[in-house]
Amino acid sequence: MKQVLTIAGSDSGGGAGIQADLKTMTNFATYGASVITAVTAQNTLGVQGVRVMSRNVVARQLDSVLTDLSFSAAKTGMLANQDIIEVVVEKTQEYQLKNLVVDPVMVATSGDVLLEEEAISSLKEQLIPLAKIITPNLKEAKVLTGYEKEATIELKEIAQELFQLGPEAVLVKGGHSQAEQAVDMFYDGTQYHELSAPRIDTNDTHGTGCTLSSAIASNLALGYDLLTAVKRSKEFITKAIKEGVKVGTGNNPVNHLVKVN
Ligand SMILES: Nc1ncnc2c1ncn2[C@@H]1O[C@H](COP(=O)(O)OP(=O)(O)O)[C@@H](O)[C@H]1O
Ligand SMILES: Cc1ncc(COP(=O)(O)OP(=O)(O)O)c(N)n1
Repeated sequence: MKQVLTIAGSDSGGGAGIQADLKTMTNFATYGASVITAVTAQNTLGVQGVRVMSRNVVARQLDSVLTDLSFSAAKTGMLANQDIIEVVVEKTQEYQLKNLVVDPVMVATSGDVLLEEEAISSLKEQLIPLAKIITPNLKEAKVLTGYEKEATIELKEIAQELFQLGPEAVLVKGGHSQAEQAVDMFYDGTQYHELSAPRIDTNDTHGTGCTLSSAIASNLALGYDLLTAVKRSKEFITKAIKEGVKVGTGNNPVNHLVKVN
């Protein structure tokens, strides 16, 4: 079985973070392992508390899994601070982690901060250049590029600017725009590809970004090329949002168990 690693924060509510990642990896019939960067007390209403792991604890988890298991792909989610980004960079290089999907998680949809502002330069300058693909949402893309314009017709320009940071490819997610279609833009330095799906009228989108990036990592591990992995993951997340699960009283999570062909 292909092995996939998630390096991310725990969401006690089970909709985002490590829990969303492992469920998604399992659904794609890959073996998911995890390195926990932070424990969040979280539910469908928001984040009630956060305890960030020390650099040393993250390093030990990385050493444990990377000296024993064999990963075909990995993803990063909530990295919390500069110390953790630095240790992830160090270990990615030391163990030559391949097919690294970087989801540059900064702020939860609930408004809770998941990455210290001082860490953004390390994310841009050290981690993103190691990525096979980065998957920022529009807000994260704007922070990473300083891009001010709101219109999603600028998605190609934003993708091009993000590509200059050094990943092999970029997927800018348009989930938070007001447009009728949920449009994401893929760019790998050669080709643009617009991925579009009808916007589903729901607030139950907790964990969409985590789930999408884990699906991409799983599909890369399964041997799909990058664009095919992204297309399969877009199909998956669209269905997962459509069939979202009502488990709490706030913004509920997507359904990680839906199947795509
Ligand atoms: N209401 C929606 N209807 C359909 N697709 C959506 C909706 N909201 C988000 N998406 C899709 O879910 C994926 C994750 O996007 P987004 O929610 O922007 O990420 P994040 O969770 O990182 O903020 C993207 O493919 C986006 O287009
Ligand atoms: C522990 C943890 N990691 C990441 C997120 C953010 O999840 P994401 O899928 O980007 O989207 P929202 O759930 O915020 O819409 C999180 N909430 N918790």
